Amino acid sequence: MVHTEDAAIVVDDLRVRRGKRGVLHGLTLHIPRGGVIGLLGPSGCGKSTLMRAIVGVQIVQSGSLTVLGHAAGSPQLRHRVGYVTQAASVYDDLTVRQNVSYFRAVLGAPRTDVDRVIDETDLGSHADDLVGSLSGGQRSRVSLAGALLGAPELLVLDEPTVGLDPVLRVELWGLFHRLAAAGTTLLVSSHVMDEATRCDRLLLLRNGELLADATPRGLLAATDTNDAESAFLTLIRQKPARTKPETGTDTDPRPSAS
Ligand SMILES: Nc1ncnc2c1ncn2[C@@H]1O[C@H](COP(=O)(O)OP(=O)(O)OP(=O)(O)O)[C@@H](O)[C@H]1O
Repeated sequence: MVHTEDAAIVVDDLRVRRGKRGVLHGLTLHIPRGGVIGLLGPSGCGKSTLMRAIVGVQIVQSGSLTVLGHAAGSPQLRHRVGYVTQAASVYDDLTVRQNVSYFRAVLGAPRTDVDRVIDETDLGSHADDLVGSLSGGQRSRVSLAGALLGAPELLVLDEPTVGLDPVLRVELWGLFHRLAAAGTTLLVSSHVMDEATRCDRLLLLRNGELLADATPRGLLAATDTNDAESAFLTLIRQKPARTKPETGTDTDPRPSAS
């Protein structure tokens, strides 16, 4: 029985194909509200595909996705879910402030949000710079600033720390935890395993299947390891890969760590 009340995200037996390839093979998971949830796994395992399905921009083959009590992609979720893709969604020929102001107007968010999100993403000193003149990390923070407008209850962030230097990475994780402390649920993907320890909860994906749904501490204890990378390798050894990844006929994979 899947409970959708009070959950941020409920995924039930989700199957997704992209082109001729089966990408998600009967994924089932339940993410309560609040906290920073890390979605980790190797490149190509289906993290972005799952995120796209959660925000309602991915055609799904079967299964259900409930987000904040509504079917994923419902109009009711438009202002309640923020999404940042891996590629920054910004206008290079506008300044940081002009980009953020434009997205604010489209969303109908309060005018005071512009300064707030520029400040939260530490872009104040670049507010009047053209986005095309910024570094990759700064451009992706402009995208993040746009997603923070209107203070959405759920933030879905696809590899937000990629290309950032260690100082900015730590600052960004600080921001994620401040948002979580204020009640936001953040789903943050990464293929950098050492970011796992910064999350309140971890979802480990491999080949479109859930290998683990655990707290970092629970994961290390269940696998008797000291770091997320070793834990991941241990889980892979415990649970062999699917032999026919294209068919999508396997039964529901259950988490192997709690
Ligand atoms: N537009 C597309 N058309 C067809 N197949 C796709 C498309 N985009 C992704 N795929 C395939 O879907 C699978 C999952 O890709 P996805 O981008 O979800 O992985 P990921 O875990 O987010 O990877 P990364 O960490 O490299 O971003 C991969 O095998 C990929 O080749």
